[in-house]
Amino acid sequence: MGHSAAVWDCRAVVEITRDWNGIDYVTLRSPLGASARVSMHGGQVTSWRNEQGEELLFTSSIFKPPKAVRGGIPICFPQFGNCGVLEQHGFARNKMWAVDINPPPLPSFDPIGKSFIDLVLKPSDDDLKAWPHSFELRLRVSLSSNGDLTLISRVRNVNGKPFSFSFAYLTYLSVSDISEVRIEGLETLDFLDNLCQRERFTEQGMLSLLRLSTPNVTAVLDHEKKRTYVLKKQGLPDTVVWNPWEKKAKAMADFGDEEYKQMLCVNGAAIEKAITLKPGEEWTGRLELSVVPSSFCSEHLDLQKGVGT
Ligand SMILES: O=P(O)(O)OC[C@H]1O[C@@H](O)[C@H](O)[C@@H](O)[C@@H]1O
Repeated sequence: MGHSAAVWDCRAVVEITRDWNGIDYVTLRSPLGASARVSMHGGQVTSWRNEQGEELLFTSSIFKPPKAVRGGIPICFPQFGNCGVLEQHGFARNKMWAVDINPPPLPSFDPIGKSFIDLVLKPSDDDLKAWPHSFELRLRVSLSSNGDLTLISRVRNVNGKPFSFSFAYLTYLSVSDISEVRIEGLETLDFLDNLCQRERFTEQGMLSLLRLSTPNVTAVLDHEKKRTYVLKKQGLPDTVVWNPWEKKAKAMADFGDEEYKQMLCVNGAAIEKAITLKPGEEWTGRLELSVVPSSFCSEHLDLQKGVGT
């Protein structure tokens, strides 16, 4: 991987760059100037910009290496939160991933007009000591010509025995002011209060919530920016909504005291029921992010519809 290798596809471009930390990043560009950046550290999308160059994902101004940057889209695997023996949200987000030069075919993906990259994570000996299940975790990050961002993850069991896991895309959306934001599509669903004892509730209005069996489309309306994020998911039955709010923001070392106002995490996730794979089986989870002017919502959004191909 050189300083800046480029692969041209006439309309879209993929560049691989090494930063001052020695970490490789892949930048995807659309012909009209949208872009996305993926880090080998965690397979984490760290930037997604629209055609005007505006950043659509939140990242904290405080970076505490060797931890990955707080923000973007960290991947939680094979555990979500602290409900298991592993570190919080599993080890995948803290590992170095590799570019997958020759990934297995992904039949549901139409490559035309898209700029995309495949990454892969395979367990190290230490990972296998902590979680003794051989797996291959693949991630395809794709930027379409209209600037939509799609993440497709595949987990394959290359173990002799079945195993179970949880998964989440911890999606840090950048918002103008958290008090100006509304979420559509999650209003009347059961949730587990993820900060407390994970009991099942049917109330509304908290800020660390695991929503169960959510519709495949969620809309996040930013009134001040007059823009709406549309999140479409597949294979990810649950949604977590998270904002640390004032007190927790102050307690987090890699987060500014006031930064909670500029972010909202809305995660496509598979948490309540763990996914179980038999030897040789593969699971796919997909998240598609787009931005539309707020006037477009919500009557035009079909909140039951899933992702296309
Ligand atoms: O600080 P971390 O490990 O990156 O986790 C961020 C947050 O992720 C959220 O999804 C959880 O609901 C929170 O409880 C958690 O604090």
